[in-house]
Amino acid sequence: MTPGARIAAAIGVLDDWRGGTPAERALLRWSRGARYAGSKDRAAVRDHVFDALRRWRSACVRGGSEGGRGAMIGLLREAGTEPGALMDGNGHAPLPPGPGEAGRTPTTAEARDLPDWFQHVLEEDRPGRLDPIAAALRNRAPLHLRANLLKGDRESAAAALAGEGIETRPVPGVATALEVVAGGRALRGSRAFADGLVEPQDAGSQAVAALVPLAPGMRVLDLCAGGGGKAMGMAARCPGAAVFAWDAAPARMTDLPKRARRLGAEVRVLDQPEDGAPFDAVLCDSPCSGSGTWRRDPEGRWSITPERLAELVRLQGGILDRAASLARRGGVVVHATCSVLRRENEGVVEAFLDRRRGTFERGPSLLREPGPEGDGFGGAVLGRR
Ligand SMILES: C[S@@+](CC[C@H](N)C(=O)[O-])C[C@H]1O[C@@H](n2cnc3c(N)ncnc32)[C@H](O)[C@@H]1O
Repeated sequence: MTPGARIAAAIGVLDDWRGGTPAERALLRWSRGARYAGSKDRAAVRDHVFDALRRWRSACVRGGSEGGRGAMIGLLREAGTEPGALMDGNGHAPLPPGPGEAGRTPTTAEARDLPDWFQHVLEEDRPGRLDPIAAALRNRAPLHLRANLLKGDRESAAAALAGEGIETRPVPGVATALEVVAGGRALRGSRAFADGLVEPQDAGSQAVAALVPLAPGMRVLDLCAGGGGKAMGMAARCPGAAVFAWDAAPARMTDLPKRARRLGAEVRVLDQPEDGAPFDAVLCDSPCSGSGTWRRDPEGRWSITPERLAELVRLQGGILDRAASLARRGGVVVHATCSVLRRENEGVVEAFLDRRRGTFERGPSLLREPGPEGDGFGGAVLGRR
């Protein structure tokens, strides 16, 4: 495909997304009908689509219309490329921008590429941090890996990857995290991956899971396990601990046993979390706005509403209460989200401690903003007295 044809394909996918189809499904739909597209074409169209979703608001303003075409024109303009150079109408390329597509410079609020109401929430929750967080969320996320301690260490994993042309560097402050700096597209086909030396996982996600205190003999529950990334990380960090997983949507854990086998990790999936209680530690990686990870999941910022955010905060409180009943005395409950908002992190913890009136106490906590060293995450350890 020519560069112009890739842009035309991205415009089609973006318009499908705008019509209500999730971006991944819209990409799949296009991809199924595009047998002529090679793997580089597919990757390029995907990159265009996700770049446009990260910058949708400002790109549409720059491109002079709200839609896939406006967004792609705007993205090219922001990158300093004259859109007509690629959108020249030749072959399968879109037509050049017309007189009605002059666009304009976005306002400061538009240029943050977040809904206005969310900008107010972020400013209220993290005074002074709106601009740096919004700026980070406009860019692509780095590709991070977790070195699997069951099969070696970070250095041996990096050396094995380098031998296959995948260059990495350690992520500061997170003992198991590597950032892929070159050759990332070869990862899934690499020997190092097949042998389970590494697992793709953001450094922020690794850091928040590392908050859970582990020791041999402990029983640990990942109560919102999803695909099981954090459960498998805990199993690797402390093979002598028994790690259990549960999720309200069991289908999300379908691939967990297969992934765990590749990594050599032992994680037991429970039918009900109460089946394995009491636990020494319960991790609640609760559903959240995802605001710390909107680089990876850029649709999230456009679909969240104030009502949904309030509902998530209530849900997080309910999950913590359930976790509290599953933890033994002297054990811990860990609240974690991939949100940067105070109301989804410290706010939920404070409300929980108020409800529990002296039966839980604060332990270590962290808050990470999205940046080169990982996605935004919040985590807090709560000790049961
Ligand atoms: C942020 S994701 C978890 C990601 C996962 N821990 C990982 O590291 O890949 C939140 C998960 O919580 C699950 N969930 C939603 N409501 C829940 C509830 N009431 N109790 C337990 N899990 C719930 C969702 O199905 C989702 O898989």
